[in-house]
Amino acid sequence: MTSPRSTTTCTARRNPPRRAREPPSSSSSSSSSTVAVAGAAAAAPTQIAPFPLDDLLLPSSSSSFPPPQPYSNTSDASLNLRVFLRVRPLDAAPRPRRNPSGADSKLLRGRSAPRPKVAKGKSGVCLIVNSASSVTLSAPPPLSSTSALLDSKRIKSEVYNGFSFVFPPESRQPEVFDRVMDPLLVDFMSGKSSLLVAMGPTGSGKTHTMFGCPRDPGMVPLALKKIFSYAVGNAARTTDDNFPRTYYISMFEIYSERGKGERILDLCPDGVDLSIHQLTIKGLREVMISTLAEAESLVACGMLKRTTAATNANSQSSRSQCIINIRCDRKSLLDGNDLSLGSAVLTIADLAGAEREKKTGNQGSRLLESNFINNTSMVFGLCLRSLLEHQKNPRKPLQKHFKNSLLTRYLRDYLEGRKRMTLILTVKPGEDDYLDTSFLLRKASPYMKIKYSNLDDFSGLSSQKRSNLTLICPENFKRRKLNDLELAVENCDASANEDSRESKRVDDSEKLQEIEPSQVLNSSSESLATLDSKVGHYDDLYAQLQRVTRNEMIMRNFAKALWQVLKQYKQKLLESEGAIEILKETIGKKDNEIMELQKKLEELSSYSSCQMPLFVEEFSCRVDDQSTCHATRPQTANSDTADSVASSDSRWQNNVEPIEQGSKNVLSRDYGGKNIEFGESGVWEISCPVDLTESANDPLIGSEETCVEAEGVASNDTASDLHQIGHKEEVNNSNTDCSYSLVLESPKHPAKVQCSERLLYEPHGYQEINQEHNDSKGLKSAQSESMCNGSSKADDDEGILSLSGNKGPILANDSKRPLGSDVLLNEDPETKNEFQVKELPEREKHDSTSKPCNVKKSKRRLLPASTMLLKEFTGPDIDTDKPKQERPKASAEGTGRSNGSISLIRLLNALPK
Ligand SMILES: Nc1ncnc2c1ncn2[C@@H]1O[C@H](COP(=O)(O)OP(=O)(O)OP(=O)(O)O)[C@@H](O)[C@H]1O
Repeated sequence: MTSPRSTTTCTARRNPPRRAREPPSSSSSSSSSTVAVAGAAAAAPTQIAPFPLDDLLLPSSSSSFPPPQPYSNTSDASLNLRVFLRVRPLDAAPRPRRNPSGADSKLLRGRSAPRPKVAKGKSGVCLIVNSASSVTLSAPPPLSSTSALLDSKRIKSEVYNGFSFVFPPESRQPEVFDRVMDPLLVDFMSGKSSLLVAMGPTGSGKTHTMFGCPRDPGMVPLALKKIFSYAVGNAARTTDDNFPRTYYISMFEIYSERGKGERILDLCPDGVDLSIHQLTIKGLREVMISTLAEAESLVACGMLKRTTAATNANSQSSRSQCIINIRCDRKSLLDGNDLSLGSAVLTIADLAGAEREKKTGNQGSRLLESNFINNTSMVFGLCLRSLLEHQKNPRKPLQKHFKNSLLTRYLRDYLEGRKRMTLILTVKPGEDDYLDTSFLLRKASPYMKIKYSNLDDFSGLSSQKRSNLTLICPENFKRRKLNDLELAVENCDASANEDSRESKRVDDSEKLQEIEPSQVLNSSSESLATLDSKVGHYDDLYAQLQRVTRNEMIMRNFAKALWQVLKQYKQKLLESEGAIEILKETIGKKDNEIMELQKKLEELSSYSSCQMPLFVEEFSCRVDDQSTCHATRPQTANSDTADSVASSDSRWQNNVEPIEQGSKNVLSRDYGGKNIEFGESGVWEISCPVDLTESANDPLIGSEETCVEAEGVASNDTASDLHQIGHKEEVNNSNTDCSYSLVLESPKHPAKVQCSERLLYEPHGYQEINQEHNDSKGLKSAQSESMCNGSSKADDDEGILSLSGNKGPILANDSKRPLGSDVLLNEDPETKNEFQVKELPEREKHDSTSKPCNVKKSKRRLLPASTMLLKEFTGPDIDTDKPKQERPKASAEGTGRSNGSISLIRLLNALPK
């Protein structure tokens, strides 16, 4: 039985349709069966030609293995890819009534879908079988005259020739088996691997052809039946060779669940989801089968597990690409050793049919499955097309379309022409199926031109063997043993010992003598297969090496960049460390300076610890009968100096008169017609020229007394350490307050001590104050030189301000400077109302007999002028040094002014004008 000669021609004819080309002449002589092609096919293309099915049907060949008639025995057909075409009966696939969309349709896995009722379709067909290798596809007639006019230029009929065989609708499964599967089985049993793929639109009968049903088994069950019947027959006939065979079956499907990429599911019982890694499927179970019942049961389980669902086009549509592998492992019993002679794998792929959304009515998840199915079919076709174009024009590279789907990755060897494959196309002949059928025939018919001229059957075997190695579980893999001949070849290549080589040659020759020529041939083919496997392995290693090299380059570049960054950071770190060192040195120097200063301070502190306290104990001030305010110095002032200064200060000249009371200099000042005489003590009285007589109206609304001792002034500072650097008497622009203060400073310390009193007046009161100031305009300065002792000089240099209480001179500096040294009251050139007290420069030793240590240290606060005045008026009973909280609260009318000020004002008001 030979297949018809392939004439891979596909012609498209325009209206009016011409007569389809006669099938090739070889078809008439190709088979023992007579294919009576309807000669009127062209004349009546819409009718299916009567097909003498009985002639095509072979005698029941499944019961006994037919004589080997592999495709390789044929001359021309063996060179080309065999493409069969099977036409499904028109009414074989009734369609469901309702639309099983993704929402309401149920994914059927492990269940049989409800069989829809038979729907009576149109009687028209679009495909007729011309011959055993030719069909004519005719477009259905237009539905309306308009569309008929539009479609007048359309292709009306197409003739497709060159199929290996065309199975008409009436063809039965055994016939298909005999023509398609049987030759593959022959090759398989002789140790060659092959692939059978069913392609076609949905519902065209792919699954029916491959698996069939219990009443009408398909290719797989028939193949298994034949395999085991052959094995049983051989066993009954006392095995004709020494290569008992062991069969294994593995099944899996590639599916896509809700469009989440492709997945692989092992269809064997207890099979789980698998993963593909570097073109190999990991963990795929391979079940050894020893009987037909086991094999059928296993396949049935797999089919129940397969993903199916109902669509408009098929009530039990396959939603996955199903692949079943039947592996035959041959073993040699030579010398009693259980030696494997290699394996052949028969792979059967039932692809999910291409779908059109309009026809299937799929929605939701069904639609996503359709996309996956169509995509896989497209990639599969692209691979074959690329192979064809590459064969036509070798300069065209073979595209790597196989990478785009798991199915094509798995079948790469077949799709790149290294292994032989067989296609069986299934189509539906109905008019409604015209588009699907036309699409399939147009796409797939060119595949017939794919040639296997360079096909090496043994390499194919070895490649399949390599693939099998990846399929088999590790435990199965361990069972495999190296062939003796392979070991011998390897040892021959590797051994340098001639003696051992000779001995091995003797052994090999002995073995070869024992082995029959067919066995030797098979063994040699196994060796070549092993070598081919190694070459493939080296290819993989080379690819891995390239990847590793590229990764190494990337890591090197990354390391270089990282090194540069680290170097920069190191440099910055060094710079920072240098800066830190410099700062440390600077800090050390500063610390030393601080230490030296502290030492000096300690020395000074220890030196001045026994000196007199700094400030005046009390401010002596009294008002005499003439209501004159006097300020006195305990020592006799230099009248010359006083005169000279007073002459430059018209105000003091006019209003302040030094009063000679014995040895005392008394300074009086007129406050609004009242003379206030400052007492005996050495006092620098600086008062605000406020018209206190007008205070009956009580313009004074408040006062603030402040006496701040700055931190830098130590309690043991002596007067010689302090300078009065200013006395301020000022009226600010708001004309509502008047303040005056004494400002002292020590040359040793930058801090200042300031005592001040601030009086706040109402605007009414200010008017008079302002007037008073206007009257006193021109007052420049006053010098109390007249109140100082004669040793002082009226110099503008710095001096020491000494203040004394009413108990006499209590303040002495270095005991050489006279108390109450010369000071100069100068008007600040910028602020006319501001007076400065400057000490005369001469620092004469004070030879006073005063004993500073006798002075109490408790009263160091410089008393405000008002308090001092009040003290003078009221006597020592008023203790202004009491803490504020101990003092009686100010009266309601005081509104916050100090007790001293209020009392003073009251007192002054009580004075007779
Ligand atoms: N040659 C045939 N003879 C009788 N019945 C057939 C034939 N081909 C197909 N059928 C019937 O048509 C229906 C659909 O067939 P099948 O399921 O095999 O199509 P399919 O191509 O596998 O579809 P899908 O790709 O959707 O899985 C089935 O009920 C099947 O029994």
